[in-house]
Amino acid sequence: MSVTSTSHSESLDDDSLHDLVRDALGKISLSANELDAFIASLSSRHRNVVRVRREVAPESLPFPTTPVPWYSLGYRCESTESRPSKELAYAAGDYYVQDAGSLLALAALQADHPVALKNQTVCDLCAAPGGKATAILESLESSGFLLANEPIRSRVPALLHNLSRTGSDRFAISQLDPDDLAKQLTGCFDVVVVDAPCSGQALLSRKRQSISALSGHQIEHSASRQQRILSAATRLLRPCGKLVYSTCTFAAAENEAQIDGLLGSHDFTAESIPSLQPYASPITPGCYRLWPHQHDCAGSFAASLIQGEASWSAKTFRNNKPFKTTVELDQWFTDSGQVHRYFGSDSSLYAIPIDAPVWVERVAKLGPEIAHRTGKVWKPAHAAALQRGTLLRSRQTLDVDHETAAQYLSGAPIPCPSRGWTVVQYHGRPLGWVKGDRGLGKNHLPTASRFTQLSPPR
Ligand SMILES: C[S@@+](CC[C@H](N)C(=O)[O-])C[C@H]1O[C@@H](n2cnc3c(N)ncnc32)[C@H](O)[C@@H]1O
Repeated sequence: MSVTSTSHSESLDDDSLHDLVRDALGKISLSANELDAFIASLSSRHRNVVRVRREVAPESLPFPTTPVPWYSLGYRCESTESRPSKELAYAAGDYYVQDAGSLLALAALQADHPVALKNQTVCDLCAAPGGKATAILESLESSGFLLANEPIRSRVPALLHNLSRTGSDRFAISQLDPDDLAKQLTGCFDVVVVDAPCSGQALLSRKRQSISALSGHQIEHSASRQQRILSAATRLLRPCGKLVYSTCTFAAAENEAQIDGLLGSHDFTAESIPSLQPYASPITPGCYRLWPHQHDCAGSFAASLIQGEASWSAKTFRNNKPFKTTVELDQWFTDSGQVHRYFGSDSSLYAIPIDAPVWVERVAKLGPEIAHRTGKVWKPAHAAALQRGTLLRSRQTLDVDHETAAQYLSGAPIPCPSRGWTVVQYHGRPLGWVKGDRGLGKNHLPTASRFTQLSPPR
C-alpha cells in the first residue's frame, strides 16, 4: 500500500512508509499487524456522522443511523449513500455534519451532558470553522457565554456563518493571537478549549493533507506552536477552571507530550473520564485517542485538565459606556431595548445578551448580527432571523410546508400574505427573511445559505 501526496506526485514504498509512520507516532508503539491496519486505514474514507441538537430525536432524521459510542448526540449514517448535507432538516439546522473523531474533544468537554456547561464562560481559542464551538454554544443554551477566537482572518466568515446557524446570541468572535488575548483577558474563563492547529495526520484519509504531515519537521513545527498556544490557554483560565486540549493527529509529540509538559510545569490534574476509558491512551493517563483502523473515523486525540490555584489574579473591568444605536430595530423586532448590548461597525450591528461578560466589547470583532447596512439602508440580518430560544422576536413569521421551504432555500420568491420583513419557518425552525409585498415574498436568503439540490421529502 502507498500513500500519495496530494500536493506532489511523490509516493513511498512500503518499508519507507512504515518507518515514516513509526517515527511520526514517537512513543506510541503499535504491533506489526496493527501498524499495517493503521497505515491501510489512512487512505480509507469513513461514514458520515451528524451531531444533532439536543431536542432532535434521532428517529426523526431522514436517514437511518446508529449511535456514536463516545458522544451521545452523535449518530453515524448507516449507509454510505446517505447525503446528510442535502436534507431540508440540515438546512433547518437540526444537525451539524462532522467526522466522528472530532466528537472526542466534545466528549472530553462533556458538552452532551445537559448541565456540564451551564453558566460557564468558555473560550474556544482556535475556533474556525466552528465544529466544536457550535456544539459548545448549543450546550450553553440560555446561560453562559462563548468567546470564539480565530487568528486567521480568512477563516472567520465560515466560523461566523456556523455560529449564527445555531440560533444562539451568546457568543462573540475575536481575531487575536492567543498570547495577546491572554494579556487582555487573564483568568476570565471557566473553560478553555484548544483544538490546536496540528500536522493533521488524520486528514490524510480525507485527502486534505499531504504525506508531509508525517515528517519530523512538520511535527516539531506544530508541537512548538501548540506549546505557545497552551501557555496562553493556561493564563486565560481562572483557578480550578478546565482546559480541554485536542488535535486531529497521531504524533505523540503533539499529543501526550503536550499534556505531560503541562502537568510537569503547571498545577494541573488530568481528568479521568469514565465513559472514555475504552479509548485511553496507552502512554499517559487522562489522555484519549481514536484510531481510524479501530473506530471508523479519521482519528483524534483529546484530554481534559483541571487547573489548581493559579498564580495570577484575574483581570477586572469597569462597565462599558453603553453603545447607542440609531438603527430602528423596533420595525422588525418586538423587543430591541433593555435586554441587549450592542456593538458593531458602520455596516454591521451585533447584539449580545445584557448579562454577557463585561469584557466582550474590548476584544470582539464580530458577534450575533442583528442588522446590516447596504448602501444607506439598514436591513435586518439573516443571523437575526435564525435566532431561537433568545429574547429577540421578529414581528412577523410565516410557516411553510416542505415544498415551499425548498423553494425558499433555493433562493426563489415564495407566496407571502403579509407585507414587510417576515421570518420564514419550517415546522418552527427559522430559515431566513422574505420581504412581503402584494402577496409575494422577495427572497433575502444570502447566497452562502442557499440549498439548490435538496432531497425530496420521504
Ligand atoms: C484544528 S483547527 C480548529 C478546528 C475547530 N476547532 C473546529 O472544531 O471546527 C485549528 C485552528 O487554529 C487556527 N490557528 C492557526 N494558528 C493559530 C494560532 N497561533 N493560535 C490559535 N489558533 C491558530 C487555524 O486557523 C485553525 O482554524
